[in-house]
Amino acid sequence: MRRAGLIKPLLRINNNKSRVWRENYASQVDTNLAECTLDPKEYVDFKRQLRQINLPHKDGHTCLQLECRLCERNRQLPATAISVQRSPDPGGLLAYVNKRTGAFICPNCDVKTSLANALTAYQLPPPVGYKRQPQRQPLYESRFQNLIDVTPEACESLGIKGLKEAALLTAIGAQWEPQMQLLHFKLRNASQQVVGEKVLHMDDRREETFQGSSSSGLLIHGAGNKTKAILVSNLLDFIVLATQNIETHCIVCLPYELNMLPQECLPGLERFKELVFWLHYDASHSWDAARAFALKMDERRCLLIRPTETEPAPHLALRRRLNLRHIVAKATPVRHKAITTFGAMRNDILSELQNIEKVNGVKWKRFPVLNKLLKGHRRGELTILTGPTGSGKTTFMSEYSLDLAMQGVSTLWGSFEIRNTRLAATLLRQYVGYPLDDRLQEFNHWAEEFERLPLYFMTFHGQQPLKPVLEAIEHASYVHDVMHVIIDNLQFMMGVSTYRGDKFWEQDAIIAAFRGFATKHNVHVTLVMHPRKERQEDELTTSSVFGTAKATQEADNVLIIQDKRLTSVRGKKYLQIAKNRYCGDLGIMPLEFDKDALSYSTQIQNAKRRREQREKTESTEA
Ligand SMILES: Nc1ncnc2c1ncn2[C@@H]1O[C@H](COP(=O)(O)OP(=O)(O)OP(=O)(O)O)[C@@H](O)[C@H]1O
Ligand code: FES
Repeated sequence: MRRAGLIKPLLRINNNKSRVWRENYASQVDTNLAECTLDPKEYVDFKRQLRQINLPHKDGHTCLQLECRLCERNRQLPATAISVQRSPDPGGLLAYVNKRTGAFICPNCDVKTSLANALTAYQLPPPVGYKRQPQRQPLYESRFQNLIDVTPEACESLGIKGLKEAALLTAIGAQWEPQMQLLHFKLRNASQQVVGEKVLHMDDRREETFQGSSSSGLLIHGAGNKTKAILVSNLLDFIVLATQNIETHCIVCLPYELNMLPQECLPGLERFKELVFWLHYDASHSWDAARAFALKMDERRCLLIRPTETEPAPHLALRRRLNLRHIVAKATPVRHKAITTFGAMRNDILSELQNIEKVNGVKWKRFPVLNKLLKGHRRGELTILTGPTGSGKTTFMSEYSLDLAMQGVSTLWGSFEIRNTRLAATLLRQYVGYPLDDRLQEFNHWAEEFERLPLYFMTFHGQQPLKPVLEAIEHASYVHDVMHVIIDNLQFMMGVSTYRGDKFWEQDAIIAAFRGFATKHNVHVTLVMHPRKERQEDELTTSSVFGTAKATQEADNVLIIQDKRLTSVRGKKYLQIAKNRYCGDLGIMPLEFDKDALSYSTQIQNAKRRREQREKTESTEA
């Protein structure tokens, strides 16, 4: 059942080949699975159906595991390959149902579809007209054709202390591309199919990941019977640990660093009872990544090595001759018990003090005054932005969020007032820095670049009940690792008054729900809100926010656009930081507006003036 308000990712996976393949060979199932939230009833019906056909299945950490019946392959297996029907573990070629989203993932044929569609394959007798297709291996063709064994020179150029033997790199699955000077690793899914590749460029240590459409690949080193794993975020740390021969743990390299963890990867991690996060927090937006990923992987099996001077990332620990096994042994649970002690939090606190810049959050590049006052943009907080009607709330929030998204903060917009196309056009113009309507030849170039930003848009518009909105946000934060959600604006989203009480009571309930969401999912929620009807000459204050005081009480930050241009000759427009729970600094940021770039950023405006000055001198010299 398709639900309104589905997330329409601007990002598309341009891999026509696998999509064409999937349409040919899994035509009974809708392989273009639209992002939708799981209907718990569908999941219950599905499990009831499995019991009715007496099909063994296993409730895993994040997925239900069962024999795949989407195609003929399981039927082609000799009876012995499929375990006796009553055994607790499913046998044969396994498929996985994600318990949060209901995505049905078959790694054997690299297919993903919705639960409702997969159910058809488990009904006895199969519905009239339903036929299974012969399945063939998904082809992932590597884009690197000249791969050879790692050479001693390549091993040397890695510069890892004590790693002299190139054979060790080959033993962990590395290959060498001599022309492009890069180390190459295959990414495999839960059934060991090669579905992608990850490379390390030796010149600048840059990493790139290439995947087919399912993005289910992981890089895992270690025996298949190990039930513990250390998760690292980059290839250098993977190589350091995989060549240490740590007997107790497999070593797993995440496919997209700390930017995101596709749900399709989770089946590949199902076999581990313990996951130790030993991450390298190289970008400020990734500080909370371990907690976000642990929420996705079932926190109960997750341990964390908090980065401190004595417990840095693996490649740094090796360089400082620290004992890697001791560091792994000191990993602590991600989730604190209900009651905790200072001793249990001690390492957290030390780690935060030694990484205070990252704990402060992501800095804006366009608004240095905001960094001075708010210190940065942090996950798990609730921000309210208000200001007079037409004062530029949406325009400002658009540039504020674009600045963060350009630094890797995965952002979900809920634009209930203006259409997504108009919002995206504003974002694109702020990204480019000038209007494209008279430079249409440049559009494709900028659109290609813009599309790579982690920006997602809810397809809700106008007034909406809270429940489907929260469901869509929860789904996006799970599937797309969203870190920042913007609701613009709250009054527009409300409106469907399901209560006969006054609107303020309803608004308080909605704000409490967003407050709870921000805290529970560690996502920054920004609510754009209208002010109460006030006289124009009065300065807005935190009590000007529409509704009761609950909004500003619950909020961590309150930002107010003050527009004095309308009430006095020398009046200015500025953003007031009226509340700042994190570090308390209050103050104002002048808002000079550049109509061309739709930008409030003095940085952008100064750069534009310099560019125009340069073009002017060049044209006079010419
Ligand atoms: N400082 C400014 N000077 C001139 N025009 C501006 C300024 N800020 C925004 N605008 C323009 O004013 C229009 C309204 O801006 P915007 O929609 O961001 O205001 P808003 O506060 O979100 O409005 P609403 O209260 O209806 O949500 C836009 O076309 C925007 O480009
Ligand atoms: S689709 Fe699952 S085994 Fe082929």
